[in-house]
Amino acid sequence: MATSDQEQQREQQRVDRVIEQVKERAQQTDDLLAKAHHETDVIQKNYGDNNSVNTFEVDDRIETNAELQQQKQMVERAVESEAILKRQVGVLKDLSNSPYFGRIDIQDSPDEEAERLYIGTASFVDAEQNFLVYDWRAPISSVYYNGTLGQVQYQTPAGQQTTELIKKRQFQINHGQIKNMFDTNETVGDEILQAVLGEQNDAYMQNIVATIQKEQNDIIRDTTSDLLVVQGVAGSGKTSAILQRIAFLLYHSRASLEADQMVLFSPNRLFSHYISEVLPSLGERNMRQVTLAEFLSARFQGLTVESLFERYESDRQREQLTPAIRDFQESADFMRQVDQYCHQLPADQLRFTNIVFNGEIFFAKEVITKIAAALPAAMQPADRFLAIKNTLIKRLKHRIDDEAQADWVNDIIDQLSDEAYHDLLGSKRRGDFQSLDDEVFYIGKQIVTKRLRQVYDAIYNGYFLDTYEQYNDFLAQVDRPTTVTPDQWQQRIAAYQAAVEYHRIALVDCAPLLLLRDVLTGSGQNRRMQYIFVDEMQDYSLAQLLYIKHAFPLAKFTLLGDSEQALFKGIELPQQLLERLKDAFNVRRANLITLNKSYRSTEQITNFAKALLPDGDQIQAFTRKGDLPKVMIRYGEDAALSSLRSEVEHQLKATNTVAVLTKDLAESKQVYQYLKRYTVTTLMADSDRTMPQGVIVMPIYLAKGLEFDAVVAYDVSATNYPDADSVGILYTIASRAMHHLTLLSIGDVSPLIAQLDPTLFTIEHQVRV
Ligand SMILES: Nc1ncnc2c1ncn2[C@@H]1O[C@H](COP(=O)(O)OP(=O)(O)OP(=O)(O)O)[C@@H](O)[C@H]1O
Repeated sequence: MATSDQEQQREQQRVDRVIEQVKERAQQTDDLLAKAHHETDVIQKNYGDNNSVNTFEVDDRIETNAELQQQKQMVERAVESEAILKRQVGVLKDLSNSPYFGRIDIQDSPDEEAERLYIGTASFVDAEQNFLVYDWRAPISSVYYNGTLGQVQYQTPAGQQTTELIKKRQFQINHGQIKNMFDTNETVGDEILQAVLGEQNDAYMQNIVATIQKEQNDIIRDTTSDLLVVQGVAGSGKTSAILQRIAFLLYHSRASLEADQMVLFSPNRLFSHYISEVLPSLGERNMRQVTLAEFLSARFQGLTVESLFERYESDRQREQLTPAIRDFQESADFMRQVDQYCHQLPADQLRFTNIVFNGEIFFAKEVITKIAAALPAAMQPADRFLAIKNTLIKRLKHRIDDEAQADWVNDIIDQLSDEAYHDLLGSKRRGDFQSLDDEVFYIGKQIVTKRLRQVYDAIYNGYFLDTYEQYNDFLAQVDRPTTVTPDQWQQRIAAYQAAVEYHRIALVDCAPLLLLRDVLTGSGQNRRMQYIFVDEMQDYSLAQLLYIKHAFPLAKFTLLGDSEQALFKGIELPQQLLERLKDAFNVRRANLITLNKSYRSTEQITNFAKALLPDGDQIQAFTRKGDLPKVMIRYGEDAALSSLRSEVEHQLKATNTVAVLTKDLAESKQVYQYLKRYTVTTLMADSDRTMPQGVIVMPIYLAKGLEFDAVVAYDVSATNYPDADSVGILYTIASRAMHHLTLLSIGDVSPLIAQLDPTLFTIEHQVRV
């Protein structure tokens, strides 16, 4: 409901007053920052000077070390306080542009006066401790997002509270001026959302705190679920919701949760960059981000891990695994079998390998097998492994003691300079020893220990277990489903062996192999992480998700995805998926939230995209008007490329970025080779972290999670998208577009488009001569 001019004037006066105070505070904080910066400089300089003191004399060095430690901590503290002030300056700067976006009037009881609360991206408290602005994450602010007028409840640390919501008002304030102002009973009325969405562009994702919708708010404020699954249609705000959720959790658990205790598994590196500004714009630090490929590669050092994209490309060339094998290896049952195998594995079947030093066997695998065999059979695998490690380290120490008096060691000692001798003494002093012999023995041990460091590392890191062979043994004895024939399985094992020979590993083997290694060696788990978020979860196998769960055993999980955008496999119903995940994750509190409204694209684009899907009816378009998608049919590649060029040039006049999306890399390269002759064009690669403006060309899997002002889908022909198997890809391409969508086909258009209601798009045929 529009408000009166007089009312708007009154609100504007309040905005002016608040901004004045915010600016004053910003000035004070700026001064504090300058002071803090100066202090950091002084401490750092001091630290630098001390760091270069002459540390030759041992006694001096010990003292200097303690002092340096203290100074290092001082530097760290100074840098941290400076960073906090910097963040405050940033927050105040944002508040001085737009101090708030909402107002609620509440009345706790009829005989009390109503309170008027203003809600913004951060709290602002004046010198008399009055809250001029409430943080959007404060308990009372949930009323703004959830409540309709009347009696409302909200959660506080002291329990549930009830109040009467009398008014809800929304503002759009820019550069200190109220642009729009509405009273509403809804979550956030369409008017403001319309305005916000119309202005959006694709350089960086923006925070959505001013316009969070009710279902999104449920995702953001869920603090109880161990497993929160969000199934949301393309553009429904899943990614936005996780980012605001992270900001919310940081606020909610300020004392016990740090940003780096949360990990977001993101679909690609471009995406990481695209979302990188959201949390800082809310005054928070970013969480950790990793792609699945990065996560796996870090755990398989020395091997090249097949990426999802490589697998997608090789699948396209029909080199794929038998579907039955893939289903089996990606299942929860396969992971369960790995776990069971590890727990039942007798010591004599552990695949040990020699520890080699300087080309010679240092500890033979037979010796290690004997050590293992001597341990109680009922020991847990991890305990057994630790016991073996400890025995080996003990034996290594004996070897060091024996070797410490060898001639080669004495020769080295004789030739040591004073400085090197002191270095070897470390924290010991000469008077600490009872005799010179003891001292020389000590120095001898230091020399041998250094020499044998590699052996120690090999033991410490558990390199004496050949996990690749062990996994091979596991594969040989696994209980296969009847859908996989013995021959097929033999071939699969052979393919695994051949890959390892060439230092490569297929994606299907990664999660089970890592689980096997972790369970047998008691390693690989990170207990510090509190929250894990997986975006685009439909591209993960259940086995991979289970491994991630194993790797972060104490974390709560938020999995977000859209089964319709499955590029790599068939579509699955959300409820089915939840049941499967709940079972596999074995959690007490699981929650499923579905988002059906799409905010990214114009109504015309969403209606077109949803019609592609067999069950797209549930998707609701947001009412933002635009042009109908345009289908262009050309005969022959030359005609298609030349039309692509004119289309791209035409689009560039109105928008900053035009993304040409193709089905695979080969097509992207071809388009790029052509377009770059006429216009500045960038071919995006898996390794790219930033996105330039202008024309960008990429295969669809690199555009996951991203959005563009204008999208041109290249070659949506019947040859490229022949049947229902390609629906997910076509839908994902179409749903990347915010304002304009063009689909170019070489020859007959895909039946997936041809069968659509013709009023959903315009069509432009090349006239055949
Ligand atoms: N409540 C909201 N207010 C304003 N903008 C919103 C809101 N929800 C979503 N959006 C906008 O809609 C677009 C799509 O959001 P987002 O990328 O989070 O969706 P998604 O569900 O992750 O999409 P996809 O699965 O297609 O990658 C973004 O530009 C986002 O800013």
